[in-house]
Amino acid sequence: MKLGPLIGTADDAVVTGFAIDHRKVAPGTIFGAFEGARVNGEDYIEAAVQAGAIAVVARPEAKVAGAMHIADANPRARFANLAAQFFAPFPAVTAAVTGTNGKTSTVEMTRQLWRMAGFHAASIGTLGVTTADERVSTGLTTPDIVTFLSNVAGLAREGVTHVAFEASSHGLSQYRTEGLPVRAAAFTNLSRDHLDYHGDMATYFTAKLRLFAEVLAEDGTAVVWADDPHAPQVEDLARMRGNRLITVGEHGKTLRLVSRTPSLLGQTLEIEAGDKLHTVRLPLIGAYQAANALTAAGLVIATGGDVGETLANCARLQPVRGRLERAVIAANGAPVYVDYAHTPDALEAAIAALKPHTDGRLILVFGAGGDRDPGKRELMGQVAASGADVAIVTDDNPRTEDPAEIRRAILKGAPEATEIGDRRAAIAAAIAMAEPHDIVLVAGKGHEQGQIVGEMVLPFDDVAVARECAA
Ligand SMILES: CC(=O)N[C@H]1[C@@H](OP(=O)(O)OP(=O)(O)OC[C@H]2O[C@@H](n3ccc(=O)[nH]c3=O)[C@H](O)[C@@H]2O)O[C@H](CO)[C@@H](O)[C@@H]1O[C@H](C)C(=O)N[C@@H](C)C(=O)N[C@H](CCC(=O)O)C(=O)O
Ligand SMILES: Nc1ncnc2c1ncn2[C@@H]1O[C@H](COP(=O)(O)OP(=O)(O)OP(=O)(O)O)[C@@H](O)[C@H]1O
Ligand SMILES: N[C@H](CCC[C@H](N)C(=O)O)C(=O)O
Ligand SMILES: [Mg+2]
Repeated sequence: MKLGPLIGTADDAVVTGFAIDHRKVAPGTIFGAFEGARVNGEDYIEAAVQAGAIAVVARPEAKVAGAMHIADANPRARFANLAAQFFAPFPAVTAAVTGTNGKTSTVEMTRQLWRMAGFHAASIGTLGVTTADERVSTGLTTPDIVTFLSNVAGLAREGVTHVAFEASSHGLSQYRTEGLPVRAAAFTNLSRDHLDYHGDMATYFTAKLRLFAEVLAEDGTAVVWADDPHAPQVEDLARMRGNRLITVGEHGKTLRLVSRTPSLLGQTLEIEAGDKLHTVRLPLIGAYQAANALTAAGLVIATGGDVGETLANCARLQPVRGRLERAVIAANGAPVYVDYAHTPDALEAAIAALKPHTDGRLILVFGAGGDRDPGKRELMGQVAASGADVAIVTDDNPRTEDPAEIRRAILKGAPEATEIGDRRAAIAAAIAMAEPHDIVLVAGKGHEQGQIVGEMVLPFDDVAVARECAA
């Protein structure tokens, strides 16, 4: 591709690629120089040009010598648009999901439902890039813009026609998932998380709303979990912009959840759609999984799926890795569940999901991540204290923080809890104390494969450790 047509000039230099990290620049690259949270990418412009960058997308005030300066007050947005032209074509149908909790589950369920409808579908998010054949990890929920666009284009080349991706608030505020037309966008919920990055709830919500205000195609569909207190604001935005609107949940108008009855291994949902009442036997437990399944169904309907067929297919949804995953049943019969709850709201949802399934005690093992919003720690403690019968506070990716300090902050909200820093010892203790009718919930790490201590990632898998401890 030539540089000229890309930016509307006669320049016939050949563009070979895009990079936002100067270390990835090769001759012919367009370099995006952005001010970051840690460093200023503009400081690497000279090095990028030396490495062969032919153009630099940067703020007008940035200094660029030896390459074309593509100046824009919003260089991340401009870069995303140029890179998208370079990487296109993309799968015909793309859907994005934002919200504090439930993004991974919803994109994964959307992928499954599309597949059941006969499409070649993929999902991108915390679990990596998932297709019917494989799963490849990318490291972040929303990868950087170059990885994202090249992955999505690669999926199109493999024949994928439908892709659902997570749009995290970080990703949205850094324009990491832009440039391609988004046909449908879903909002799951909003509660406290990531205030270390966004500062306050209003800024955090605004970052998420950008998906509906700017990223969703003008003729696209907004899918909203209507039972969240923030739903009306998302709905108003969609109406204002003239987007089609699908609302789901007890307050939903498109898919109205009439009743939800837990069963031993799942739940039965009655859903009113138009003038029809559908009964869905969802093979997953917990109100939150029902919410995610309905939101996923909303996205599938938004992109052309038949209502009756899509709801019927929900009966065949497979569990999502690390989300209320039953890791093992201890020798005495107590089941051990692993869940990715790492916010106060998620912890509450995971506890609520399991409560109807035990007439014994709910024994909870949990912690909170280091280098993340410290304000959520005490709140998570409070949720544990009021929801669990026994709470054990342990470590969850302390990163560069002192793990004892993190536990102390959590214990402020749960003074009765037991403190066992070593995560394996904590899981072992929970399983050892479980009696036949109890349930053990190990929360916070879900599918994760490591414990991040300092800069090191020590191998750790909650499911594997639970199995070892139960053996
Ligand atoms: C706080 C945050 O989100 N940081 C992300 C962000 O960094 P940044 O733009 O602030 O970058 P920076 O490190 O200050 O550098 C600025 C610029 O200089 C460039 N640079 C930097 C160094 C150098 O030697 N050369 C160079 O060119 C960088 O490529 C960058 O463009 O952009 C980088 C590239 O896209 C990301 O790798 C990085 O994620 C860090 C590693 C991270 O941990 N992010 C987490 C918090 C995150 O984003 N999590 C969410 C999950 C949220 C959820 O679902 O709950 C996610 O979407 O994954
Ligand atoms: N709809 C929901 N409402 C409340 N809690 C939820 C919901 N969906 C998931 N959760 C909780 O959040 C945890 C993480 O779920 P999931 O991975 O789907 O969310 P996510 O938004 O992708 O999270 P992340 O921000 O880490 O990417 C689950 O294990 C569960 O405890
Ligand atoms: N996307 C989330 C994941 C948190 C998972 C939890 N195990 C932790 O490390 O805090 C984050 O990066 O904040
Ligand atoms: Mg996720």
